[in-house]
Amino acid sequence: MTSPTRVLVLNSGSSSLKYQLLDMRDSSRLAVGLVERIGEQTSRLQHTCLMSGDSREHTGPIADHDAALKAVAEELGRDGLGLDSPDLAAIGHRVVHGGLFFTEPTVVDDEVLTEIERLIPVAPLHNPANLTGIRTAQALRPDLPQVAVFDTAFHTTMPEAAARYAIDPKIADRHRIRRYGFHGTSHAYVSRETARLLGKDPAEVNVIVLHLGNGASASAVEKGRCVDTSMGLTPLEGLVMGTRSGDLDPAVIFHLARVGGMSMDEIDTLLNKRSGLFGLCGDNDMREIRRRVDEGDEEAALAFDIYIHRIKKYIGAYYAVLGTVDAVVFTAGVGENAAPVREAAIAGLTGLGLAVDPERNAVRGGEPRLISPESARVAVAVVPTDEELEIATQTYALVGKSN
Ligand SMILES: Nc1ncnc2c1ncn2[C@@H]1O[C@H](COP(=O)(O)OP(=O)(O)O)[C@@H](O)[C@H]1O
Ligand SMILES: CC(=O)OP(=O)(O)O
Ligand SMILES: [Mg+2]
Repeated sequence: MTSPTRVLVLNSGSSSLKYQLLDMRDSSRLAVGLVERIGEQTSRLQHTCLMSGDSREHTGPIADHDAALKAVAEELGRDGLGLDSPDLAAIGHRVVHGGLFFTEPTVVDDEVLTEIERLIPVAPLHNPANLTGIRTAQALRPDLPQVAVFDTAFHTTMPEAAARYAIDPKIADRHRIRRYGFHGTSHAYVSRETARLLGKDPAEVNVIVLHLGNGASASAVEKGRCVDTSMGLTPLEGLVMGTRSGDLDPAVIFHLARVGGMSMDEIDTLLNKRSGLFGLCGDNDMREIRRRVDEGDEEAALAFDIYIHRIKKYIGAYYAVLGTVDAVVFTAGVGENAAPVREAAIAGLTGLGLAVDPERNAVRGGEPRLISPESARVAVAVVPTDEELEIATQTYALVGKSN
């Protein structure tokens, strides 16, 4: 019998489940889909079978990630791609927080589950959903290897000077407080693809990666290794995000508690779910914000300016961390699609050798591309991320060895 070659990838967010089924013989996609607004009355499942070209959509309440995955399994089954298929080699799961414990993709066992569970307090929006995804997948296919691929893994190479906060190390160690960083699968994939775009080996280039999605983070990648990143103990630090504040003076929290009379839970919800672009202007979708800016909406314009100002600060900071930079690269939903964000973030940085060519920046498409002028000293690029492909590749590499 030939070995199974398919990998199902699950990327569970706090209220969504993205999935892809890939055939690893040629990394082709067989099915892709998304369940959104899990836990609400208006949940929506969008499923596309790329073999038949058939797309289906369902709306209606899906209570939790367990129900979401079961609905996905049913859709896959209707296309003859069900989880019971003997062609399935493994299921790869994105797990957001792996602490320092996990530096590589890992086959899930009870010990691994316990460790992911222990990290819930530092990834409260993400790890619980990731765990449910793994447990439901295990129940559906107990015989199949489940592989966890951690957002934090790529960042474990950071030097202590970047990873440590300036607090008493005894307290930090006792509570395992340090910069872990997230979106690592994306930063790894995108920095590697950027080197390829430049026609170089990853070990030859220094890259600043700006992952601008709903969650957003920047990283400094030196010769293929991460040396700094903007997210910290949790995915709250750093850039302005869809609903998260990113950097602020930690004393804001004391002030809100002591003077504002807010509880810790209220402050947590404020900073994680009601801040960022949404907190500033009531919208967290960059398309809507740009539409409002173009109509002269001042609130949206200020939110946009704050968002851009923070990105600029990180470009400058990571330029200094790296010393020399070969490329600044934009990725994820906003980075890949929002030309005005890229233009504004790079504007005024000619002193750093950075510029954007308006015509190149206006090009749309799914291919990695340069948006800097021909003569630029440092490349500016758009490189679409593909966390699912990277997770599938890492998963298959791990289980392929034992097949
Ligand atoms: N055409 C577009 N123009 C501007 N922003 C866009 C566009 N398409 C998507 N986005 C932005 O991308 C965000 C989602 O990014 P994505 O990387 O898919 O996020 P996540 O994986 O964190 O859910 C949306 O909230 C929206 O702000
Ligand atoms: C870690 C993180 O912020 O992930 P996401 O962007 O999927 O919310
Ligand atoms: Mg994402």
